[in-house]
Amino acid sequence: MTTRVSSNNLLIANELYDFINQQVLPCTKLSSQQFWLAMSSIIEEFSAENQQLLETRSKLQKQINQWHKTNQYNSEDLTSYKNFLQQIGYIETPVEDFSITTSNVDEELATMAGPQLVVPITNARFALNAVNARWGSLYDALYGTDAISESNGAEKSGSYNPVRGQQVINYGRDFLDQVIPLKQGSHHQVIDYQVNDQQLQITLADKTTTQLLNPEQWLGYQGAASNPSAILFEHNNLKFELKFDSGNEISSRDLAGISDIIMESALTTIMDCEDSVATVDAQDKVVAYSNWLGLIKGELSTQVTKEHQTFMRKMAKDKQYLAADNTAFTISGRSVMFVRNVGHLMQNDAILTSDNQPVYEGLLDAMVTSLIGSIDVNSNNEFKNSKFGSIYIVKPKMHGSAEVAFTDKVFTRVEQLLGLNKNTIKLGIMDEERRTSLNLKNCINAAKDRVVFINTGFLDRTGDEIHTSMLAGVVERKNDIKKTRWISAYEHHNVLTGLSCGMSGKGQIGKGMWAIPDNMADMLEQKIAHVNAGANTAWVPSPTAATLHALHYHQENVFTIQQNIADLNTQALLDEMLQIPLATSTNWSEATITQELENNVQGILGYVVRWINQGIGCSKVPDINNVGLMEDRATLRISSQHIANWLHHGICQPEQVEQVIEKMAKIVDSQNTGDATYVPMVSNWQTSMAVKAARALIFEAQHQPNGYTEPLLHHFRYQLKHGKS
Ligand SMILES: CC(=O)SCCNC(=O)CCNC(=O)[C@H](O)C(C)(C)COP(=O)(O)OP(=O)(O)OC[C@H]1O[C@@H](n2cnc3c(N)ncnc32)[C@H](O)[C@@H]1OP(=O)(O)O
Ligand SMILES: O=CC(=O)O
Ligand SMILES: [Mg+2]
Repeated sequence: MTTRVSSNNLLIANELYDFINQQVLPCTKLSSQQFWLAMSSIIEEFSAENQQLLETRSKLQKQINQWHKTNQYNSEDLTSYKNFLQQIGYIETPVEDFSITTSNVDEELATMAGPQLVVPITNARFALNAVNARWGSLYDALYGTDAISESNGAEKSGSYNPVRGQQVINYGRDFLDQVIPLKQGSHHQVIDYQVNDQQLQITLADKTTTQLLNPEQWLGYQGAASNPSAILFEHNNLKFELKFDSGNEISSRDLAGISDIIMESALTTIMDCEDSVATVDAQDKVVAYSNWLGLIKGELSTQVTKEHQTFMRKMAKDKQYLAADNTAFTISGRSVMFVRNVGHLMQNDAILTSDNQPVYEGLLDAMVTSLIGSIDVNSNNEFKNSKFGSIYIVKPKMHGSAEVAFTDKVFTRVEQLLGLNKNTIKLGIMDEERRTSLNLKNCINAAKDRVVFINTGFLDRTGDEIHTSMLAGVVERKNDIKKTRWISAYEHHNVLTGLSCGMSGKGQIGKGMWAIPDNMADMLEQKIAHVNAGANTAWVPSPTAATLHALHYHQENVFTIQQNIADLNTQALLDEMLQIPLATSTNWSEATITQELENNVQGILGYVVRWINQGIGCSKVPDINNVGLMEDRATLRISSQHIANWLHHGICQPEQVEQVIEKMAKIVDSQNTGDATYVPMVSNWQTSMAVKAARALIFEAQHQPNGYTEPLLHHFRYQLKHGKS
């Protein structure tokens, strides 16, 4: 039973009330009385409109379903379909051309291009790693992943393998030749780097001395000039550091004594309160908010035990160097943080209204994450997040411009109530719902004074694509949907729209997640496409992936690419985006159908069982080919909607799906035997809340609002925790 405090017509769970009063408010200028009155005002002023927006979503979905029942969708002639979507307001009339006017944006978002890391905020160990992932070891990232092949004696053996090590060193030297070429010779031949007479002097094996071809790329050093412990360079506005740790096994084998190349990696990080976490009640919300508080104050720390060593992980300090003329300078040691709030859909009983209704969680997040963010705005501590006094909030899962306008209004009011200047809160818009993609220009316009990124969340977007057009016909197999026409049009349209709204140099045009966390070789090969497409950031699942993806921003200069994208005409892409990913042939063999179901069900069970039983919101789950995939609520949305589509159109039958669930539950249980806290499904079949949740997520998927997974996930996890929903 949650105990509650009554304040300003709200019933606030004690955990939340105490956390805000005792830990947050003392760091601000607000009193408890002021804050809870403000919270009450936000809930009072915006709940009805929030509700109304959700009703519009479901009304539009009903109209679309009805249209598909009475009309044949024709991909060759979209006229009547498009007219219908315009008539019901699903496609909006585009606003006049405009440019965004967002100001006070940190350079990491506006004028720099590099990886964006996403991390579940509830996991302090990961969150600390993420904020510190501004800098990452290239050598570790290459040595420890499949970025370098294990063939020809280069295996990752237990101890250091010098054959593999040499390949890492060679890779590093190739990188140096590419980004900081020498006037003469190659970095492969260098035996010494040192500072001499205010210059970086580089000596080759034949004892000739040389310099960088572009000496201004050398920024500074640490240690003694004649024997630096680190040297700092810059290329494409990204920095990296050569490290010289003497006595280290790597440096002792290296011609120039280099022990590592430390790359500027995750320029920005999204601390995620949304799809990668399981926060169903006040207790969970307080974990999320207190980590955000710790990160904003620079005080978060956690004990980590790794390889038989225990240490405290803390936030990295800024990095100090000496410039050529021996003046000291400092550069940031940490990623600039966004916090991703939840969308408009969910309610949470961390606070109840006077008539016992759980409040909209998005309103709660807006107030609390901004309140905590305001500590950064008003402070000048060494861990300051935004040098420009901005609070960066990502708002996911908005449908169309009215919902963005609503967010903008809420943020404006939050600013007033917290005593912040207008537009202090910057908005990252996830372009991840079909109604937002089709009306992206209007969406950006609705927040043009505060928008700071548009990001293609292609995973949610795929789920929405399937759900919205559920009745149009049978969709392609899950992996084949990635090859269909709408998705490339959507990705391209996002970049062009962002550029045409003047986002270049003012904010981020972002691309989606690399969802195969262990496949770094593939990522290195494929994710350059994001840079080539004109996106100045793209999501990565881990710090290691951030370091490797940073290489792409050295390979190409995104801002030059953006300038060279001349044709900003988005009109033709709108029709392409309306190409529903329907299967061209449904003549699949039984084996193919079974394989598709097994793959989807394995992903669903592998993710849901940890979510429901252990409260883990993001997991690496093997697919049926044993490739570990990042699963979160968005990937779950795709898998569940996909099965729902095939069930609805009779490609598979409920009994068949039930059999697949039983079969895959055994496999998922066996995959988790190494986890002592894992609760198996098969041996608890009748009672397992995870099994109930997974079955509901499949068989009730078609009727979930916009195909979202969080209502059912929350329902079953809450039941498990509290014995009721
Ligand atoms: C559609 C969307 O919304 S995408 C956005 C949501 N997705 C995310 O946020 C992805 C976050 N990523 C993760 O949670 C994890 O990387 C997973 C679950 C995908 C894979 O995890 P695993 O490979 O099993 O990681 P594992 O537990 O082995 O951890 C490996 C190390 O990497 C670190 N790490 C992994 N992911 C992250 C991350 N996102 N941020 C910071 N550190 C991370 C861990 O801290 C750990 O290092 P440590 O031992 O020094 O603490
Ligand atoms: O939030 C990201 C997505 O792909 O969905
Ligand atoms: Mg998403």
